[in-house]
Amino acid sequence: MLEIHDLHVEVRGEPILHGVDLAVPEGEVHALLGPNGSGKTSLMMTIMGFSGYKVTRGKILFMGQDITQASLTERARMGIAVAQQRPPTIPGVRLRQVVEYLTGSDEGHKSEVAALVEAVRVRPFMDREINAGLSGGEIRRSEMLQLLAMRPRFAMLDEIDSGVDVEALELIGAMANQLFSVEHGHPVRRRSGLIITHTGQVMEYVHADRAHIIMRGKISCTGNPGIIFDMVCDSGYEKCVECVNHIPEVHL
Ligand SMILES: Nc1ncnc2c1ncn2[C@@H]1O[C@H](COP(=O)(O)OP(=O)(O)OP(=O)(O)O)[C@@H](O)[C@H]1O
Repeated sequence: MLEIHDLHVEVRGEPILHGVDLAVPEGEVHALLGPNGSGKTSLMMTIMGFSGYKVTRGKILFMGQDITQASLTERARMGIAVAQQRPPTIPGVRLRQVVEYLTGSDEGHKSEVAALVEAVRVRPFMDREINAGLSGGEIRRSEMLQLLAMRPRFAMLDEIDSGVDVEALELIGAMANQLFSVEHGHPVRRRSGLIITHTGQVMEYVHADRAHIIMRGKISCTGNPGIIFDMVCDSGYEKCVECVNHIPEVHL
């Protein structure tokens, strides 16, 4: 579904990504782990097509189509979406308006989303301007609600586990599972996605099919999410630095 080949990206003239290769097949959810500043968010922003992320080499394919030069709007129309870590405040636009627009006229979907609004306790800020004065946990829930209303083909979740307590993480994890499920509570997924995480905590709540570690703007390791998560928990990313230095490509 998503294929990235030898992707090199510059931000404000600075090389940030140095030859990323990554593939997420249809129906799979992958986790992308890495230390602060390794390029996780930059990769996600580049896949989504945000301005300021200049591809200097390589390509991005989505559903077999080369989207390297496609606009953000074109990519969104193809079904790519993100839950951002620090989304902007949008003055004059209320969460309720966005959710109603995204839900469309499908009555079944509308009532599903209405039930979610109650379940994930976002009703108190449905009539506030998008992200205005929301806490970190509230922003995550607002972003996830918008994705659930949108039903994208490929969802990228950026650091949904950062700065949230255990209860909030459980709730956000449940929303992510619902996002990737065929139907509520069904274990088989239909949507693909990429879960970006610094700590890997979210992987205790959301099943990932594969995990990748990004170090210094390059994927250094790909494999079983459980093994990779345990390795990061036990040894930290410092061990990964050694691995990158001594064994350039490790596939578990
Ligand atoms: N707009 C920008 N201007 C200048 N440098 C940038 C910009 N965006 C990212 N960078 C730099 O690119 C590198 C990668 O940043 P990025 O945010 O992608 O890392 P990350 O892995 O998501 O980190 P974190 O876990 O801290 O969110 C960092 O050195 C960062 O300072």
